[in-house]
Amino acid sequence: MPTETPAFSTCDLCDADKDPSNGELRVLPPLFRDFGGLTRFAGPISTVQCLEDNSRVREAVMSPGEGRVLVVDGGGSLKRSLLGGNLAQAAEKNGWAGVLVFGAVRDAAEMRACQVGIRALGLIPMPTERRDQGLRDVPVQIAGEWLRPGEWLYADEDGIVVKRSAA
Ligand SMILES: O=C([O-])CC(=O)C(=O)O
Repeated sequence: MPTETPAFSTCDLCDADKDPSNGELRVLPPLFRDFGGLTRFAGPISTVQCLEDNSRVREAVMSPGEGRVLVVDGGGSLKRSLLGGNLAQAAEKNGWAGVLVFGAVRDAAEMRACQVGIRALGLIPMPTERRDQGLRDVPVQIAGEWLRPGEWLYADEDGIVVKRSAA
């Protein structure tokens, strides 16, 4: 479980690299809401790509997180929840720094009680039907920005920044 607030600021990271054309730093658009118990989190990225099926998300958060951030490309679908209170607890217990969901989540009160970062587009109470579909650790494109396994994600009160390597 991450116990220390990482020492970084997304504003400082952007101040240090104002030229987005070199691809070293990407800033996600301000689409994500904060649902976790930790607003600030950072770590190397591991990814899931899925559509309205959280089989791979469940597998990921049930396995050791080792301080990584799970980036879930749910295609932006808001019809089904890809993460809820149980999986948020698993993510906390297994040492994930955070989970970023390009899609919807549920169990707002339970997620808030978990010492893990959780960002998502919104809430929907309907769960997925798990059909064992989805991919693990592939490059994903979220809101026009590529995020690749092993790159670093930084989230704080001001936003979400991705860097090729640790700052
Ligand atoms: O199990 C699921 O599909 C998601 C969920 O509701 C939870 O994590 O509690």
